[in-house]
Amino acid sequence: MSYYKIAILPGDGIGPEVIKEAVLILEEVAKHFHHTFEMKYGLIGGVAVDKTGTPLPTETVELCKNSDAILLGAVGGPKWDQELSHRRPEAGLLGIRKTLNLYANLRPVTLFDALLHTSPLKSENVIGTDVLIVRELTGGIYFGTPRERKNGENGQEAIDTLRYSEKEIERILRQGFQIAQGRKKKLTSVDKANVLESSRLWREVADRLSYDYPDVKLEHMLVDNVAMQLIRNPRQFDVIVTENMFGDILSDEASMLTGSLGMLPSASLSDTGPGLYEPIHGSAPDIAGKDKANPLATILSVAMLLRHSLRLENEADSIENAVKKTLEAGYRTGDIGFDWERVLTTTQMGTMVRSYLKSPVQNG
Ligand SMILES: NC(=O)c1ccc[n+]([C@@H]2O[C@H](COP(=O)([O-])OP(=O)(O)OC[C@H]3O[C@@H](n4cnc5c(N)ncnc54)[C@H](O)[C@@H]3O)[C@@H](O)[C@H]2O)c1
Ligand SMILES: CC(C)[C@H](C(=O)O)[C@@H](O)C(=O)O
Ligand SMILES: [Mg+2]
Repeated sequence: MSYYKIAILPGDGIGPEVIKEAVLILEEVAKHFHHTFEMKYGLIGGVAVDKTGTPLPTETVELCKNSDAILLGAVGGPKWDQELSHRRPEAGLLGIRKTLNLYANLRPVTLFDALLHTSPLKSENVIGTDVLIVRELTGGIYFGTPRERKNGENGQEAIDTLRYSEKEIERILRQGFQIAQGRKKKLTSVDKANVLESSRLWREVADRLSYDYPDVKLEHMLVDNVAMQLIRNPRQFDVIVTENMFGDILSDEASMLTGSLGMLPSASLSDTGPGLYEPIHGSAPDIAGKDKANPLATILSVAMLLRHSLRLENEADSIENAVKKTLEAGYRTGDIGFDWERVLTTTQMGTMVRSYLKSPVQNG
């Protein structure tokens, strides 16, 4: 029996809906495997702006720092579109990533066999898709300064800055190499080195580091080509490592290989301190409040949390297995079930996954 502290940050839109199902899964795991998960809730995003005036209250940061892991839903929505940039919900998410130094964002793109025909691509092209996108999460154009508006000769000018230090590049690339060592030993480093100076530095560092990982085959690929290759032949990839914005865009694209954006979990990790786990999708304002969202990305994020932060491998496996069984039994939410006669609500999908969760005794 073990005791763990988990911070729960539901956020906005469908965030609270998918988090509710994920928390019920955690409670089920606690029961079956005899753990205690102390779950404390915190505010982040638009809901935090409304209640405290800031998207990342100090109490939330303290809660996260004092937890073993963090589970987050999603932030943002049209209600806050007119907010000043430091009061935008997204600033809360970027703030917690930066504050906790969560520079390594793992986004596994794994197609469940049961969803083979849900992917918009031809089955023979996507079958067996298993790619891990390693996205740099605390640098690049998201955080570079100067970042400002000013008056120029042709009206207002807006400036964003894409800046990377060698140290930032090296630490994320090392993550990529090490993760590849535990998989099929192929690392695709994605950049735009034909245009960007930051990408040229990125490529130099990757080449230098590759001598430390002789068992890993390193290849460089330009980001526009990767966007195309992911659709043409995703199985050529094992681990993809890339900078912040390329990783954001490529992971939404890659999610469709698995059938839906609602299927992709993520882990955001630092070298020390708690990891943060969240679906890669957003607050989905178009379906919020309708009990329609697919909770599987968040439920699979719980599995990542158990595996990476709490080192509970069997418990993580049991969740992934329950999701697999649920899909094999033909249960679908609307995003992965457009041809299905009966589509489940968010709540029903969560209930179904819980029913397939087995205790270690039952597994044995
Ligand atoms: N990590 C995050 O919190 C995060 C991520 C992305 C976007 N956002 C924010 O979310 C808001 C909406 O952004 P957007 O509409 O561009 O992206 P989105 O990811 O919220 O939604 C894109 C589309 O995918 C669908 N979708 C997303 N998740 C789904 C799920 N679990 N099940 C079924 N369908 C799902 C939505 O209905 C929508 O049609 C914005 O404020 C954005 O900044 C937050
Ligand atoms: C909401 C936004 C800031 C965020 C990002 O761009 O990192 C989201 O798109 C994501 O992928 O987690
Ligand atoms: Mg994104």
